[in-house]
Amino acid sequence: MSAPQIVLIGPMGVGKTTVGELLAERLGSTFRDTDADIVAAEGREIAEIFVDDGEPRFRALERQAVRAAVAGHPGVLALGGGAILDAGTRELLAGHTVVYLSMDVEEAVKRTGLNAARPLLAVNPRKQWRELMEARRPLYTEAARVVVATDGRTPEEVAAAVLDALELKEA
Ligand SMILES: Nc1ncnc2c1ncn2[C@@H]1O[C@H](COP(=O)(O)OP(=O)(O)O)[C@@H](O)[C@H]1O
Ligand SMILES: O=C(O)C1=C[C@@H](OP(=O)(O)O)[C@@H](O)[C@H](O)C1
Ligand SMILES: [Mg+2]
Repeated sequence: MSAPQIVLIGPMGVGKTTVGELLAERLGSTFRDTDADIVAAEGREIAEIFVDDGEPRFRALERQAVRAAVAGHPGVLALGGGAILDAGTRELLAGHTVVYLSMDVEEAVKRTGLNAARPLLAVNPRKQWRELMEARRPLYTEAARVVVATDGRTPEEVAAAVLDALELKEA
């Protein structure tokens, strides 16, 4: 059992899953995503868990998934965007190589603006994003060892910037 090489946090749509897969490939290691772990364990989609059981139950399942992954996954790990809202999950991240992938509000609106599948963002997305970023930014910053901005960068460029920031060499 060993700790993940990299744990990715940041808002939804910032690229944690996409960049995490690229990083695992470049490091010759494996990728794991706590959202996927939760879906596999529960046999239900994330949206279904939110609707049927509520957000507090989802955060508890997410805490269990993070606990298992930080203890047993030696590669690259991506968390869900709201994982850091839970104090217990934040404690589990202490001492790990946590990278905060950031984007500004305009980039978030641009990336998710045309996606009507997110009810949270359906009305006045810019205002919703601003509030979400203001609430979560201090938690992301506190939990992370380094911050990597993704604005105007391709996933490949973001992955390269993460490796640079952590002084990790490709396999
Ligand atoms: N750097 C980027 N620039 C533009 N689009 C991106 C970038 N990174 C990810 N995306 C796109 O944004 C969407 C969400 O990416 P994803 O990796 O699922 O984010 P997260 O896991 O952080 O929610 C995907 O469609 C992905 O292709
Ligand atoms: O920001 C959030 O609260 C959430 C982000 C999602 O993960 P991604 O950040 O990978 O989209 C997923 O965990 C769930 O829908 C809740
Ligand atoms: Mg994801």
